[in-house]
Amino acid sequence: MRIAVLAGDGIGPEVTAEALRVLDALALPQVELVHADVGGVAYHRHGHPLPAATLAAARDSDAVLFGAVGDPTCDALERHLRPEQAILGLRSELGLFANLRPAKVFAGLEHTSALKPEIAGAIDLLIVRELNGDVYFGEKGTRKLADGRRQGWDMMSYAEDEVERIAHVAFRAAQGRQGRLCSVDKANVLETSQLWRDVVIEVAAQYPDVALSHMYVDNAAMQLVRQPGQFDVIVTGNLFGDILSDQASMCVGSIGLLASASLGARTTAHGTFGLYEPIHGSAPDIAGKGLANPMATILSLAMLLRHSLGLEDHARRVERAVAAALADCILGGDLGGTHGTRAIGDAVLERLS
Ligand SMILES: NC(=O)C1=CN([C@@H]2O[C@H](COP(=O)(O)OP(=O)(O)OC[C@H]3O[C@@H](n4cnc5c(N)ncnc54)[C@H](O)[C@@H]3O)[C@@H](O)[C@H]2O)C=CC1
Ligand SMILES: CC(C)CC(=O)C(=O)O
Ligand SMILES: [Mg+2]
Repeated sequence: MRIAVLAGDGIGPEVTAEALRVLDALALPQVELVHADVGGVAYHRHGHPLPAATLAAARDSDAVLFGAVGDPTCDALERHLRPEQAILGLRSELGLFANLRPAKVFAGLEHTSALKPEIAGAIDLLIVRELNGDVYFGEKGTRKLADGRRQGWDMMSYAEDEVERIAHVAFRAAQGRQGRLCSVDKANVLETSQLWRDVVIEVAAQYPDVALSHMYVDNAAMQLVRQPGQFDVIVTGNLFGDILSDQASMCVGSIGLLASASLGARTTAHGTFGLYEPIHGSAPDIAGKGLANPMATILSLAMLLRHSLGLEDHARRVERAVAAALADCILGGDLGGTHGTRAIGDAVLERLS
């Protein structure tokens, strides 16, 4: 089993290092690691944020463990050379269209949420975000209007097969959970969303055991704060899912806690090929200071063990260790605590057995 490790920029290498210490402690003899440059670091070393060798390393693996990309020194570059293009490129080149972002309050952490403890305590939801379409991948540009003003534009679109395949992922996920799926869109305004809604309703006919509801994204943002316990599985497009998942992280307690799996159709010997990353970015404001919370990346590793390597027992072991560390008040600065990146990694390692 081969894992491509793409640590990337900013806090990416710091949080990835802790996840790799956890992986090392699991002592899985069959796992081989391949490291490759991605993002700003790859641009500086190789002239491109997603070098061909990095893409090949990802392709030749069973799974990718990804840190984060984003480097302020690259802000002035043309868009196709910016570090963020690397993660978009990996997602599209590898056909990773389904992004799973679970959000659950850990026992004992209810008080660290931005919400009242009794509201936060009810959070146990999964955001299924479409990852290969929407405005992120539509045609875009900046043009001069007839009156001389500059106009930026990004095309929002979804083809019905793109909606169908993510809807199937979401319905199946709901079947394995509480059987409730909420499709989030903006169908009162957007054609793209109306098509999205129509297709989700068509797919629903194949899942009579799942209760489907629809919600406009502005209301969903509000409901996530008002009563997040009402959600089981949320399925939504790329842009809305990106925003709602950062919001959900604060309902849980911190963006340093939310993991993700990006999956497609390709299978491995023991599961599904996927890319696993924390939902946060490279956090330049705290990079290099040993302050980043590595738990989201460690939990992403657990998802990798589960979905791509078929190692459910090891995945649970890692998740239990993170939960135990949190229950023992091992909290990073993002959660109001004083533990740094390494100390959090140590605490998880101590609780692995
Ligand atoms: N998948 C990826 O690689 C992503 C990359 N980015 C990129 O990252 C760069 C920074 O973006 P931002 O908007 O600042 O988002 P960000 O997620 O990097 O940071 C937002 C805020 O959360 C904090 N934070 C993030 N992760 C944390 C952690 N593990 N522990 C403690 N605090 C944490 C940061 O310090 C910052 O104050 C940009 O270049 C952006 O494009 C942003 C999101 C995802
Ligand atoms: C470069 C961004 C699209 C990455 C991001 O914010 C995300 O996937 O959550
Ligand atoms: Mg995001």
